[in-house]
Amino acid sequence: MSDKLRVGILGATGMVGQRFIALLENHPWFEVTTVAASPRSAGKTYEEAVGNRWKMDTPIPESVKNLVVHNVNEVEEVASHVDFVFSAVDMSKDEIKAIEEAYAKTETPVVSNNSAHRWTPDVPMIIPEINPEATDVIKYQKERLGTKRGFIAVKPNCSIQSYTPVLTAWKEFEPYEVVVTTYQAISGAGKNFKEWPEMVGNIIPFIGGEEEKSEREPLRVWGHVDDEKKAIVPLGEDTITITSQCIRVPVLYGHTAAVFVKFRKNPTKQQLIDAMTSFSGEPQRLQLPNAPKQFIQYLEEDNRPQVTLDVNYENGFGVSVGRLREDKVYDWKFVGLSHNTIRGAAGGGVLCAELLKAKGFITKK
Ligand SMILES: N[C@@H](CC=O)C(=O)O
Repeated sequence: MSDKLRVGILGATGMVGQRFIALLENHPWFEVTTVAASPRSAGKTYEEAVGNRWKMDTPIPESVKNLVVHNVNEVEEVASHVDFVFSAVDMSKDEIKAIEEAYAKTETPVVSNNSAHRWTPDVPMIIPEINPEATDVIKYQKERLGTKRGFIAVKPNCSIQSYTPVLTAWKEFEPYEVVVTTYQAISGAGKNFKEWPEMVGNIIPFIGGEEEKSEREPLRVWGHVDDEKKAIVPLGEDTITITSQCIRVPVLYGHTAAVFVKFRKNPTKQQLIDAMTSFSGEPQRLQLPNAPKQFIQYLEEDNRPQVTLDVNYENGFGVSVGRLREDKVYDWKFVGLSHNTIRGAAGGGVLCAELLKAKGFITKK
């Protein structure tokens, strides 16, 4: 019998579910043993259920294609086969909240890509390099849920990953006002060009709920665990304010962000570059399987980062930055790029689970 932890994928047939399955092929610690999706997919093999909607560059892993899909609503049954689950279910926010809690209450840790629990006060929202200590709130969540090993952890929205790590690396220079415009790939909406032909040669200046997430979620990532409140308290807007516009662009993978920043201190360009390129955290220290060796790269060429050249930097787990220059209204401006379905979605979830395993929160049942 394998020593690997048995993993279930909830919402296994969707784009993020597929990405989880592709990323976990040959994972040294985790093995996908159970796939679950909506009742209409239940009872089919995974290959039949996905049909011609498989969107990854690599084929469906042999170890997964013949797994019989479970009904995701049969919580006890699915949970009985796994040590923990990744959640990418596609339901209403209230349904997601309820089903993720139901899994946690079966003593099954849930690592979620969904936004439903991102503001639940005792649920950690983790970017492993930035706030690994957010796991300290899990004990309070378990107290509330009445569990011993079951809990929910989430990762933040894909849109914030191209600039939040950079602003974190610059913390010592005290950034306090940020204007960001994101240029978001269509895969962020779970679609490709065949499914969304209107996006060919087009731009849509609206992504529902995205600007609020882009402005608020970094503050929760930068928050702290308050032991009296048994909750994560977000950083206040008096420390840093972010305003954003989020735009859908005709790109398949890769969210780009154009960012303007004001600082309380007065960094030089070289100090900003050094702070970015030397920035690392627990994933690097613990040598987690998917930790990028260098989290943030700085590209000197004026025409970088480019989606086609740079989106797969560090296997899609790294952030590429370029065009750092002084600004006449703000202090500095730059362009950041990250892979929205790897670092920004399933990959961010896998790295989070690796951190949780390394810290002893996810174990064999
Ligand atoms: N909501 C985002 C996806 C991020 O998780 C998008 O639409 O691009």
